[in-house]
Amino acid sequence: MSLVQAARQAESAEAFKHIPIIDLETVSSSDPATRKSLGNAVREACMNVGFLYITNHGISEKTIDDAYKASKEFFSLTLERKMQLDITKTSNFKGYNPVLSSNNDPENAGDMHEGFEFGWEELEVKTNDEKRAHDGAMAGANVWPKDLPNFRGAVLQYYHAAVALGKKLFPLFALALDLPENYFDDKTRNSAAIMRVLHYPPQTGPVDARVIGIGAHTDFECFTLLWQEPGIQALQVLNARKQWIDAPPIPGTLVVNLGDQFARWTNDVFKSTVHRAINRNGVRRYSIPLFFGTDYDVMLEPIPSCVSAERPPKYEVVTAGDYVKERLKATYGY
Ligand SMILES: O=C(O)CCC(=O)C(=O)O
Ligand SMILES: [Fe+2]
Repeated sequence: MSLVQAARQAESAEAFKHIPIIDLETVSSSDPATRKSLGNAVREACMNVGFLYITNHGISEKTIDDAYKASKEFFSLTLERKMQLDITKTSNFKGYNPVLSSNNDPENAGDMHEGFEFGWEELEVKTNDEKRAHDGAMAGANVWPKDLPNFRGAVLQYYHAAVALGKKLFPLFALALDLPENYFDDKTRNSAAIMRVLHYPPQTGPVDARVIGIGAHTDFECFTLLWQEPGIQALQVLNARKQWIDAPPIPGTLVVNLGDQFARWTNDVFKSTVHRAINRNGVRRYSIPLFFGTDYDVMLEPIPSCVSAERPPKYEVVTAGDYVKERLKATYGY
């Protein structure tokens, strides 16, 4: 079945109720047929749901735990200290955004979370950072808290582990699209990946429906790898019938969800699915998304097999960097 036919079938099918769990144990198998069958499972998830859980993802518990503890420590700093890293003082969307300063859903009045955002950087500290000049629209260095010695190392360690995992996923997405496994290699040379650590204060009592943890939105890049704090339900995914489906944290898994770059590239054969998070658990919640994009200079042109006479191109062609920058501007309002 062609990609376009498969997409049409998925679109007319019953709206999804469950998010599939995919075991990555065989992701690096030397047997092409084994990798292809994993690719097929990914294809189904990408066309039907746009969300999946992965097990055997290879990021160690220690790496996760260190990043989690470091982010908790960061958010426990005074607002004044965190505001020294105010994201709106940087030209490249790096740094801290306080509660209610971002807004992911234009219908809403602000997101009830605070976050800290950074991009690629080597683990070893460089005195003369080259400012990632090749990143065009998104060029520029990260900013770091000065007097929190373990924070940078812990979150960057997680970043590098997640990027290594993301690099293993791209060949699977290529297989899912009947493309050569190395199709994305020359489009993902510079790790255009943005990571955020997030803190959602609990919302109790009467809650303004226009102020929730993170308003309904799609992510901007190809896909997101999301770690959620165990034991706390907050994330929800919208299915085609406009029903919100819970996406609870499942021990040992990460969530993978597709974003707009893949939707644009595949002419919506891959779904960039709307999601939101609401923390009504009475306790704080932490999460760590890493948004994995293509290099910022890559044009988001539809893959030829995702276009046909009855499925003409849906999106204007733009560069990945310009697209992400526009969306970040809208979210952070600067
Ligand atoms: O915290 C979560 O579970 C979701 C975060 C999210 O959707 C985002 O940062 O784009
Ligand atoms: Fe998101």
